[in-house]
Amino acid sequence: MLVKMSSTNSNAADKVRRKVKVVLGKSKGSTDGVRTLESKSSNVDKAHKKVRVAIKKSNGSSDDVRTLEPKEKWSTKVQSRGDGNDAVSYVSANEKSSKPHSRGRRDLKTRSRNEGFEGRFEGNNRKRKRISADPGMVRDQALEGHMEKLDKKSTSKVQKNFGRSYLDKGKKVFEGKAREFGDSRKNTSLRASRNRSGNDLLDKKNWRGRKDGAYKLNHVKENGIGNGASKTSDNRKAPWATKRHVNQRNSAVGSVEIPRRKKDQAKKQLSTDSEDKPKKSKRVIRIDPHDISNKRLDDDISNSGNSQMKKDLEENSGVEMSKNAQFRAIRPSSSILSFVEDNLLGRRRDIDFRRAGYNTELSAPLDNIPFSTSSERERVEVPAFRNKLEFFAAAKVSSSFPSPDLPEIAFAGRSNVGKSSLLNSLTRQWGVVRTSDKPGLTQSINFFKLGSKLSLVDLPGYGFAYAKEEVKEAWEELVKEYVTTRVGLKRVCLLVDTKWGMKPGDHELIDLMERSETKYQIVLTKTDLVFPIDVARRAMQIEENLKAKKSAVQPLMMVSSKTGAGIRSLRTVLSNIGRFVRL
Ligand SMILES: Nc1nc2c(ncn2[C@@H]2O[C@H](COP(=O)(O)OP(=O)(O)OP(=O)(O)O)[C@@H](O)[C@H]2O)c(=O)[nH]1
Ligand SMILES: [Mg+2]
Repeated sequence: MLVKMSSTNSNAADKVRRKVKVVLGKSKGSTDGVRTLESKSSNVDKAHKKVRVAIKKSNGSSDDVRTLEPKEKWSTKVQSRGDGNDAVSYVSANEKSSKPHSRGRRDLKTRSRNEGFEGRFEGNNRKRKRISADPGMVRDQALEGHMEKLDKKSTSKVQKNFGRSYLDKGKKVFEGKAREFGDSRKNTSLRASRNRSGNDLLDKKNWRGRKDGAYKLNHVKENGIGNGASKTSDNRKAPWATKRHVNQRNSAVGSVEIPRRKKDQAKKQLSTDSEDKPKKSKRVIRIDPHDISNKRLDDDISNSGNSQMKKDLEENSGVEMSKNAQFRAIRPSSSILSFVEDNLLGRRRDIDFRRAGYNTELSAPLDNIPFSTSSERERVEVPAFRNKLEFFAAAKVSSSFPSPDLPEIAFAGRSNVGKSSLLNSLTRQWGVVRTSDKPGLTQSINFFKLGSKLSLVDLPGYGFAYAKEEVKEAWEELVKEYVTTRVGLKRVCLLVDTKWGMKPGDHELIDLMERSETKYQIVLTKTDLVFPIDVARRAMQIEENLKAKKSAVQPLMMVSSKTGAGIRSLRTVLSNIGRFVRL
């Protein structure tokens, strides 16, 4: 705080006859600085401005009066005496500057303690320093020469306290000062402070502040953070104003809503940027013209125009269709489609079964409703299959075959196709025939009696199996011998996995049976694992292949031992064999 005082009474003051700039202040940290200063200036007024100006000489004599040389730098010290007369003393800067460590912060602190008001300068400067400080720049400058120590402390403090609230607080202090004293006084105070001995530090700080401001201004301009800094005319304000501006911008990014115009601009910018970048190639979904797997059953998939178009496409393209494409190009007949739908063949949801009135908690719920485990056999609609299923013979060689007393129905097919499972599900006697998910479990021809009128034969599978090659060959030879030579064999159910269709082993067996005139009927198994449309396609495909086969019995059957779909139909077909066979 600055007070202009005129000394009138004392001789020294008369001689000097000049306006004295007195710096009044208080130790840092005081909040009532203004009030205190006012009271002090009123004390001065009450004493009719009887101010004794004592110019201290280096020998400490207070009586000597020195003419104030304009060249000399002076600062003023006011001492409150308690009797209403404050003493204002002028202190030569030369004297102070002669003190050791006069430029150090510690020294300033000491002086602020010892000399009271002068501490205010130090405190104010520090505050201004804080306000204008940029952590990064302070850190850089901290490396410079003799300011290193000071800057290290300052940097750490600034870094700790750096933040918007801190800057706001600094701004308040700064503005408060400006309001209180006005710009002229402020400049005077700055001049006075510069004149003080040992206050090169302040100059340094101010210079540095200006330098920071200029640097920051350039930095902001270069980085395009904002134009606010460029409006600042006072360089000393620049760092503070810029910092505040930057701080506001930064905080705006995180919390404050960005104005719509700016948002739009940002969007435009983004869009132009994205134009420059190479565009991502769009994911192209190639649609197989022959693939109608996604079509529902009730779609007009047997549309002749559509199939004609596909045929033309195939002919024109001259490319042979893959087996998969050929399969997907199959148009099932309406009778097959309706059979599939009526028997709920194919992959279905439980909800579909429940809607149709089946109890999904039961095993093979589609076989018959409502079957309980205890009275399953009594409820089988075909009397032949109500009989108990009994194992009575196993053969690994043809010589071990039992005598053909009963008409036989054999179940042949590749390994793991579900032969043994089908036997169980047909008789609803789970566990009589052993099953496994490991291909090759059944390694011999197993004979089962179903009552006194029918015999069911479980054949070993062919194709892939967990067995030695020679063993597998032996099975295949045995099966071939059985189907071609067995007397009493009335029907071979050739099981084909719906998903995979017929394989070379199947065709080989068919050829054998054709030659031996053994009646065989194709049974598609595991229909629950494929979509209904694919069940129909597979049935259609196999029927087409077997059209020319004489020993093949129509119709082709479709079953699922798991859901029980198609089992009742197969039972009915097979029971007819026993009925019409004369033993
Ligand atoms: N999802 C489903 N799985 C089935 C069906 N039928 C059989 N399986 C399973 O297929 C696997 C093979 O069944 P098996 O009855 O042992 O097949 P297999 O033809 O007798 O096999 P081999 O005796 O090795 O020739 C087992 O894990 C059965 O649970 C069916 O209709 N649907
Ligand atoms: Mg088996």
